[in-house]
Amino acid sequence: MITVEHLTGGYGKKPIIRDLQFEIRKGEFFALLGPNGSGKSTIFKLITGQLPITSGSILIDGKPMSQLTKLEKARKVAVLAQESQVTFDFTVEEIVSLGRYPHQTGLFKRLSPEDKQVIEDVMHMTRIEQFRSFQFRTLSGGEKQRVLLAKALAQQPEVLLLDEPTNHLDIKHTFQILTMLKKWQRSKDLTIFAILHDLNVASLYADRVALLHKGNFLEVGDVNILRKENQLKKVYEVDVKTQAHPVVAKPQLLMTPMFEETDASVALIESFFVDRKEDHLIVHFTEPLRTISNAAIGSGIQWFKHFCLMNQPSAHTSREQLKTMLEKYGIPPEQASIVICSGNLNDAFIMERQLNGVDILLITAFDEAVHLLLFIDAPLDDRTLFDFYMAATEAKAAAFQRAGIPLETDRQDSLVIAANLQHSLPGEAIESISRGQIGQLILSEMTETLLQKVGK
Ligand SMILES: Nc1ncnc2c1ncn2[C@@H]1O[C@H](COP(=O)(O)OP(=O)(O)OP(=O)(O)O)[C@@H](O)[C@H]1O
Repeated sequence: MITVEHLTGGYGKKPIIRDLQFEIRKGEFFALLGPNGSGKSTIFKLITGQLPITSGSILIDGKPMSQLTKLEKARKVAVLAQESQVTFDFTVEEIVSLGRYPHQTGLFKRLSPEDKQVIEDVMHMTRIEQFRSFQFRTLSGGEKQRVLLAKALAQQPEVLLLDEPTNHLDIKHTFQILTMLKKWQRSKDLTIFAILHDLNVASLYADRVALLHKGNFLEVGDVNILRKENQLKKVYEVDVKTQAHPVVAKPQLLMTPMFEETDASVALIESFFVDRKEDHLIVHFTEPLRTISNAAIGSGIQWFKHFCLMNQPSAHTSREQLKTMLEKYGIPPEQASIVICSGNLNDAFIMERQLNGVDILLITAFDEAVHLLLFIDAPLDDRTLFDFYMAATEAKAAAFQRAGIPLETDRQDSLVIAANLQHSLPGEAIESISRGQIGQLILSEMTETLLQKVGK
């Protein structure tokens, strides 16, 4: 649709953009990413004609953009630039109506019923109908942005060029506008080229992204190129961790701050207390622990400070009610993992052990199922947590066999494994605990616990 060939340009004699080549395909959402000063706006201005090209060409459907008349261009391409160029006192509706100009015919250009319908539609989609008679200049930055987007959409373009369209918008409007653009892209085969600053937003909405670094593309591809942490670190000069979005198959990025949260090393055994009653057993830690679990609330990989084993008052108690119960105990539910256990929690086993100098706290509770909580005083990475999770599962099954108790497979067992990343231990100490050793520890402790429980 748009082909950029050997594009060179900039502001003075020294070009900012040199010999750039890329293509924006028909109907795709193409996002231009890059840090401040990398040249995004310069590329945008060269494509939109705000800056003259030093050399190279920009073709639209194979035809040089420069050869299109203003009207031809306006029928094909709409632009939402950074700085709004609205200086007159227009109302919102008047501004949106200006978008229909390229489609109006005749000597006295009047809005046709179709024009009016389009104007209504785009005002509705951008949620600005309530401002229709307001003076544009009296609107907030985010409201102005939506009005200018409505004007661009009123043009019914084939291509939409957007320079930071979500600038000034809060999360609600960012997602609303991008979702709307995405729908428009799909239903009308609209081609979108947008400069975006937020990499996570780009990952969710763009089909392809280009990563700009010092005036050159480091890579152009689908959003999976955002999984390349080293490349992002080179471009943005921050430590980036990529992870999978929990709901859609897209990467999301997390920046690691370049300062330590706390520099004090906290030992697990000195930083917890247990609150135990018949209907609940809660282990509180002073610092959050990296946790992997299948707990009823707080499953997956998370950070938690409060680990709760709780009786469920009735089978109908909802998650929200459980959280309310926690709040009554003064525990913020978002910092707590909850395992449901219908047994008497005064009977739960709490054991402190050491493995190669590393403290371990083990809690086992029973109802028809087995609930195991394992706290390890070492800064384990996620892979090791997963390894230990497997070891614990296998050891639990072996313990049942040793204790001579048949293992029913449809029990709702829980397993929580949490590591203290605040405890700075020598590398050897961490590496010295192996998956096999964790398995052995659980096997022997659990066999004993099971034998005690069945009174052997
Ligand atoms: N009008 C100008 N005259 C001279 N140099 C300019 C001008 N505008 C931008 N530059 C320079 O061109 C380079 C690229 O700027 P550009 O605005 O394209 O970056 P950008 O990636 O859009 O940055 P940002 O994310 O901060 O908007 C920068 O070094 C900038 O200083």
